[in-house]
Amino acid sequence: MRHAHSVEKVRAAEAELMARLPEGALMQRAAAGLASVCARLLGRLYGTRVLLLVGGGNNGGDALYAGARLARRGARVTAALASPRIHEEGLADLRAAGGRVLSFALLEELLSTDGGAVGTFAGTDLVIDGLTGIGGRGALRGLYAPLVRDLPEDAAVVACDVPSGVDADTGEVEGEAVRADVTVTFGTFKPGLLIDPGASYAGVVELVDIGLDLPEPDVIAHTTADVRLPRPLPESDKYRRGVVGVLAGSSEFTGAAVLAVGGALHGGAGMVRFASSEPVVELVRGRWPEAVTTSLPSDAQSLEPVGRVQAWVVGPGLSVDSRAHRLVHAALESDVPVLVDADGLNVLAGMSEPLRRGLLDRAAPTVLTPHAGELARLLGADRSDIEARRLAHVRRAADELGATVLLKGSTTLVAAPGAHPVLANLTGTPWLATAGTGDVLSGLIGALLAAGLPAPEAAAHGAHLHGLAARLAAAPDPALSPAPVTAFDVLTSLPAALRRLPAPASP
Ligand SMILES: NC(=O)C1=CN([C@@H]2O[C@H](COP(=O)(O)OP(=O)(O)OC[C@H]3O[C@@H](n4cnc5c(N)ncnc54)[C@H](OP(=O)(O)O)[C@@H]3O)[C@@H](O)[C@H]2O)[C@@H](O)CC1
Ligand SMILES: Nc1ncnc2c1ncn2[C@@H]1O[C@H](COP(=O)(O)OP(=O)(O)O)[C@@H](O)[C@H]1O
Ligand SMILES: [K+]
Repeated sequence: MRHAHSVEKVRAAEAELMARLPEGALMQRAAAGLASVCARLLGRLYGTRVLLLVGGGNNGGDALYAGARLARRGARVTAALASPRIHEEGLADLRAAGGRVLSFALLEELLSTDGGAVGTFAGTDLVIDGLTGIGGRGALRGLYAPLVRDLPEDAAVVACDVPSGVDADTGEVEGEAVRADVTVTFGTFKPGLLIDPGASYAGVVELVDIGLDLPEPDVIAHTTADVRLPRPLPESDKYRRGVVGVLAGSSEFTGAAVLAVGGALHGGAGMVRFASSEPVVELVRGRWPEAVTTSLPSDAQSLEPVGRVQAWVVGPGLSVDSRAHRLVHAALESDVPVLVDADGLNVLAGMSEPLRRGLLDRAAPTVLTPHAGELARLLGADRSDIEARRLAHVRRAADELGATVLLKGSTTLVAAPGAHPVLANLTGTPWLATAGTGDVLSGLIGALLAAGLPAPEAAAHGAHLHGLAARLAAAPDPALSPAPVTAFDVLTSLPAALRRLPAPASP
């Protein structure tokens, strides 16, 4: 499990630890960890060319001390000083170790010439980015931005703590930021390393333990080993394993129903009940003879004919007409967990606020699974703002809507109302960005809700398996290149993803 803490919590833990340690000890721990990752990456240190990007804060200090350690082992280290104010002891240590220094004045002059610093930096094997860490705020200023633009293309880039230009708390990137191959982060992950756009700048993140004593995390990312799902027991029957009711599809959109039902079946539901209008039911029955189907007249007022379920999934391909409204109402008025997706969310977005609040004020859990566009409609917010500030928006949505909210996209986030850690999914892949994969996800999470998982876990574990299935479908052989996948490929790869989960403790 990866735990990420806000800058405020990291600073408090650092202050508490620093008070008990000799001066500079913490920075030495950080620099030693950073240098050892760099040495491992380089393999051979003697004669390799290392460029340090040094900012005016302690992040620059880490880079200087790490550079000094590499220089003492034979690397040719040059520090580019991007600020007139530099960590003095770190700079002295680098000089003492034989490192070269490109002063602020020289760098300023170099960056103002036509070719910039590109020629000077050519031949660099490794760049250590120590411009900004947890103290970075807003778009990179001064020499920082042009420096980042001029980095040598074929050098490996290791970011110190956080890629400069990425907001450690949120993953926001305003303007230029360092694209790292590896980020060496200290004490704990930072939320911005797990959430896009920041996460996509961080590369592989390596955690260096510096001995911090930390409180509850703000963001948690599960590894596959953390995903534990209920397994059928000898006394299980299809009802006890969980029955999912899927309310999906319309005359315009039939495929969504097929995919959502398939997601629920492959997600381990004991039984899937499906209800919709007759043509959709026919299609679903043809594709999934396992599903128990009910044809509902378009003016049906109740879900009673569908039978008992342990969770409802309502929305994929439902359209937003009066029938869709009735189905969303009926599901939310039930006493079992409900997942609302796609058009179900559009139905909610189209309601008056008091009506929506009343419907969502229920005793059983509710999971909403919007993408940024759907969330924008629900919150009356701007889509691009949601994409840029995913963490703030998913928290706000969970609190305002009083439901577990799974925000889809390049990093999927799950938030529950109240001050709980947000769950970030790391298995996602851009191959998932294809029509219909969201429908598979809603069926899958529905199955996990029906199996009795708490809503945030059902949503986060569903996203984890969904991403894993997409990866396996895109690249079944990791030695070969990935190929595009369809939603159906994701669906049929769910069993392979489930097989990757830890074996159950008891039969
Ligand atoms: N504390 C500890 O015990 C430990 C801390 N550790 C390390 O310290 C790091 C935190 O250090 P920090 O607090 O000095 O902040 P840091 O990230 O260097 O940034 C501040 C500098 O950046 C500048 N700056 C900011 N934004 C900017 C922008 N957009 N564009 C341009 N400049 C910008 C800002 O300039 P100013 O705003 O003052 O003009 C200032 O000069 C942490 O990430 C970890 O690496 C480890 O050694 C472990 C022990
Ligand atoms: N760039 C991306 N990287 C990773 N996953 C993505 C990306 N874009 C979309 N996804 C995932 O793909 C799925 C698309 O779902 P959705 O937008 O509901 O599509 P649809 O409605 O067509 O099924 C979601 O699980 C989402 O998280
Ligand atoms: K950095």
